[in-house]
Amino acid sequence: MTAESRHSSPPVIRFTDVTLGYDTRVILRDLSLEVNKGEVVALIGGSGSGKTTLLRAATGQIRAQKGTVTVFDQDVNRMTPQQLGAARRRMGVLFQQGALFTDLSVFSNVAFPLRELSNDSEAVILEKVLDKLDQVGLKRAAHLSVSEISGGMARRVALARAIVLEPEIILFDEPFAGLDPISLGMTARLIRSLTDKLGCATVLITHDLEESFLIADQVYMVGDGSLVVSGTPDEVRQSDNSLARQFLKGASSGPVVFEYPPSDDFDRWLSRHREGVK
Ligand SMILES: Nc1ncnc2c1ncn2[C@@H]1O[C@H](COP(=O)(O)OP(=O)(O)OP(=O)(O)O)[C@@H](O)[C@H]1O
Repeated sequence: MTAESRHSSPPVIRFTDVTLGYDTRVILRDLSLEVNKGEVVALIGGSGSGKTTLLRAATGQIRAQKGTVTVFDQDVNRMTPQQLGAARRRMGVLFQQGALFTDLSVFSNVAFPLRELSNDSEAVILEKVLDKLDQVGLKRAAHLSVSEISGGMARRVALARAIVLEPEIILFDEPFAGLDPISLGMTARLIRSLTDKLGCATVLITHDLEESFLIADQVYMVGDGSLVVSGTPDEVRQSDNSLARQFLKGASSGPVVFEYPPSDDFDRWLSRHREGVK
């Protein structure tokens, strides 16, 4: 998508001179940012600098103490609970504690939003879930129970669940946490390609500058209670701001397999499941 077409419609998320905090405590002051359709925006900053707080303001979980937050061109502070609910259904959110249902299979976890919020038949759900699991390299882990997968795999399942409804905004809090270097790189590229494919607006909180700078259109860095630097990854990279420089670190790599391997168990599970949804 070109910059021109990207900005032909209003930003999907816009913060204008926003101050955020809890009760009387201010966490971030006078911050402005925007996220456009088709863009990946990386939010970076030290631990406790207010990144998750920003995401909470975008979902209407907390209200701005000052300034305006608009989502889908509507002022979050003025939305009725119904309007807020409707806006949230257009968002996919993957919070740090985006826990999976441990008593359900990988497949059922990803199918959950479709079963709750769509009228899709089980046959359609099967194909959609397998497609999303395939995109995170876990199609052949669909039959496993959550207790049988690693923490990093669980993150990828949670990612598949966050995108299964093909949302217009995707908010990721630390999507790379707990991933090995190969999975991390693939997840970053996946986030970019999903954003391009779905044409959605993506915001990701991350400490991993190397990977996020490869895929982000815009980077916002918060620290010391306000916005420190913003711009394209190159602009932020070239910033002489000491906080920004402190975050830059090298990427590592290792011979780690991303794709979950084929197995007879998976094949049997899939044919049983396909029979069941006919
Ligand atoms: N519900 C809450 N009530 C009061 N204070 C909170 C609440 N949630 C977060 N805070 C405080 O707000 C500040 C910012 O927290 P936030 O979770 O937004 O930081 P963060 O940048 O996402 O951190 P991290 O990278 O460690 O996840 C912290 O000092 C935290 O203690």
